[in-house]
Amino acid sequence: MTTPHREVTVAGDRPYRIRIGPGLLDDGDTLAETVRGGEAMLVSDRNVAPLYADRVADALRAARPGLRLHRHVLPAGEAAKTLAHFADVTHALAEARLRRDASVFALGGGVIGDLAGFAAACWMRGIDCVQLPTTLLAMVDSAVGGKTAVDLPQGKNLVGAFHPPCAVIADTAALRSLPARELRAGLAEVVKYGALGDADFLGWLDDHADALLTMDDAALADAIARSCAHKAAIVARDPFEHGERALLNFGHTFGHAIETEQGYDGLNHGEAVAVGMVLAARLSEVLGLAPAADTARLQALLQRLGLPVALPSGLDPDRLLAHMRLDKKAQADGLRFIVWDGVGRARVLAGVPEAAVQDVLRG
Ligand SMILES: NC(=O)c1ccc[n+]([C@@H]2O[C@H](COP(=O)([O-])OP(=O)(O)OC[C@H]3O[C@@H](n4cnc5c(N)ncnc54)[C@H](O)[C@@H]3O)[C@@H](O)[C@H]2O)c1
Ligand SMILES: O=C(O)C(=O)C[C@@H](O)[C@H](O)[C@H](O)COP(=O)(O)O
Ligand SMILES: [Zn+2]
Repeated sequence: MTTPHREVTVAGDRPYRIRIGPGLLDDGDTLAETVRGGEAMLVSDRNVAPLYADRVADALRAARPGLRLHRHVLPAGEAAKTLAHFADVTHALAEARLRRDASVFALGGGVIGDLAGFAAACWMRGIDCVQLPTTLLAMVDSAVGGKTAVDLPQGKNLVGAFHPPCAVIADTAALRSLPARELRAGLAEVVKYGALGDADFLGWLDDHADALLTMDDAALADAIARSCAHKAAIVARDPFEHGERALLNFGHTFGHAIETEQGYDGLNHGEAVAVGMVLAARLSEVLGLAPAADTARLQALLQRLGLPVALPSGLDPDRLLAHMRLDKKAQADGLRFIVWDGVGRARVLAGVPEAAVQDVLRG
């Protein structure tokens, strides 16, 4: 069975396809397309596995009779994206005695995608990984591009590797079971693509905000495909973030600092990025780069989408700044931020004075 779907290709040395459409988790031929060996490990979390793991397993076995499919289920949520759970997955791979031609299937949101992807990157120095994103955020962002990692108490994604997937298979019907808060979190990363490089897309999001919030199928499929096309183009040009790819970090220097300071138990990633994008726009204003009207427009759209736009109360600006000094974009010349010259015109700015960042954090 081949399900009708949209496709985006991520070009490069090892190109791969992103498939987007309803029913793909039941499409064994598509799921098995890149499987080379006779064994695989399905990694998922305690919310997602009961909903979808059996269906994926049945579809894979129907397409590949004899495939030895193992399963490892982790606790759900950002707090599980740790070195300890990464170690658990590697022990499960060892127990299953997976060889180099085996595949890891990462079934879940960005937490599972990042963690299982990192385990696939490290097991025997790298085995195949198929991303099966089940959150909007994972479909539009984390499953694509090959960044894998776990968090440390000291900072987000500090231990990780670039390990592009062999395929990304996004079953949009899985979004039906997604909690509303998680849908909104994914919309933050969708807005990011418009904010950083596509003013027309931001206008489209203004026009389709209600349709997206009510999960209109056509609007969601458009938003996912357009977001994936944006990310695929940037990743193809700069897979290892030597330059342009850093634009995908718009809002993340602030956002990651918030997540770290809250011990990965406060705002979720998309929410933190929403706040971070507004702060990045304010920073651009403080530096005299962009008009206040553009910050107001971004803020209004994020608020319409039900996302937070201000720092949660009680966070200490000095501690946030300390987290930012360990941001992966920081260099010997100091902090580097993704700023913008206005909607759709983001760029990397080095040597940003900490006093300007403090101004923004103190409101
Ligand atoms: N690698 C990248 O390029 C990249 C990009 C963006 C974000 N990220 C990372 O992604 C993570 C955030 O991902 P996320 O927002 O998907 O969070 P998540 O993986 O924690 O998923 C959110 C919640 O939704 C549940 N869930 C997932 N799919 C579901 C479904 N279909 N039905 C019901 N419940 C479901 C999960 O169990 C979890 O409780 C962060 O760690 C972030 O750093 C990575
Ligand atoms: O793919 C990228 O590049 C991104 O920056 C996408 C971000 O949305 C994502 O949150 C990523 O994990 C952040 O990367 P990091 O290098 O800042 O940890
Ligand atoms: Zn992100």
